[in-house]
Amino acid sequence: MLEIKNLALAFGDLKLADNLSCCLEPGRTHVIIGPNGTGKSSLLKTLFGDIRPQQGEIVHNHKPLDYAHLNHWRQAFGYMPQDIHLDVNLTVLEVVLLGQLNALSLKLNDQLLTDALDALTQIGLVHLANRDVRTLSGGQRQMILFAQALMRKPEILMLDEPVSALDLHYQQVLLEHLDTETKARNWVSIVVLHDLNLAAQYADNLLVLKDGNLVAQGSPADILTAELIQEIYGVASDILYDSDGIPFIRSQRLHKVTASGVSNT
Ligand SMILES: Nc1ncnc2c1ncn2[C@@H]1O[C@H](COP(=O)(O)OP(=O)(O)OP(=O)(O)O)[C@@H](O)[C@H]1O
Repeated sequence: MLEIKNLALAFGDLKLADNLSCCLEPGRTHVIIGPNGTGKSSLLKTLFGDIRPQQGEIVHNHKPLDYAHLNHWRQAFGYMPQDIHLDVNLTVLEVVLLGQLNALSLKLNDQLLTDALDALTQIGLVHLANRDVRTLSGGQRQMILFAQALMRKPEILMLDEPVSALDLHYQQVLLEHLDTETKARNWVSIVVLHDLNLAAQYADNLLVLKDGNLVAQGSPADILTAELIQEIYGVASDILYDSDGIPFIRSQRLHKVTASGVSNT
């Protein structure tokens, strides 16, 4: 269990979280949504220990984050940040293996190689194993970094906009795999997404952030309403439901086109 207690976050005069508290249970995919610049990435960086909060505490399995022992804290994490820099002279397999790099030593053995190839196989990219990562497309790099995060076999997996460069097929491959592994291995998985429909499909627990604060939390079917979307994004939408009761959000155009021209709605 990962607990966030009374968190306050700020960059100088810019206040983000104010008094944010929540409990993120293992075995569930926790999806964070919210507008640009609202503090989603900053929250992940804070959980990882990159940003120190003004106030509050982060506790994993009853142990608080101790900044004097960050390396130890981070051993529980697989973290795929938003900014992807992969300008290194390494093969795909080597980059995936780096997921097991702890304390700057990597003792390569057959089991690690098998795990890395398995991770690539499971996401359908084993054919790229020997390619130089610099020659990959943006989406392929994103998938490889996902495989690297999986290699850590983390207790807490954090993915910041992991599908932003992916096509429809690989969006589903990544999130389906995440869902399966999260439940099978009892991970606390935390994913930032902008696509509300993907969030509705894959979130066991949806967290809605606005101005750094948690304004709603729960199952997508319970909390994703047209009113909430209007409040958070300033966009009108229609909510439909599929046969499983999962909401499907169709946003409306900001300016309606009518027979007599364009009107503001
Ligand atoms: N190191 C920093 N110093 C100062 N301000 C920062 C820093 N990092 C982020 N910010 C500001 O904090 C706010 C939140 O940024 P953050 O990246 O957490 O937002 P986000 O919700 O992840 O946004 P997006 O959806 O656009 O990726 C933004 O206004 C950003 O400009």
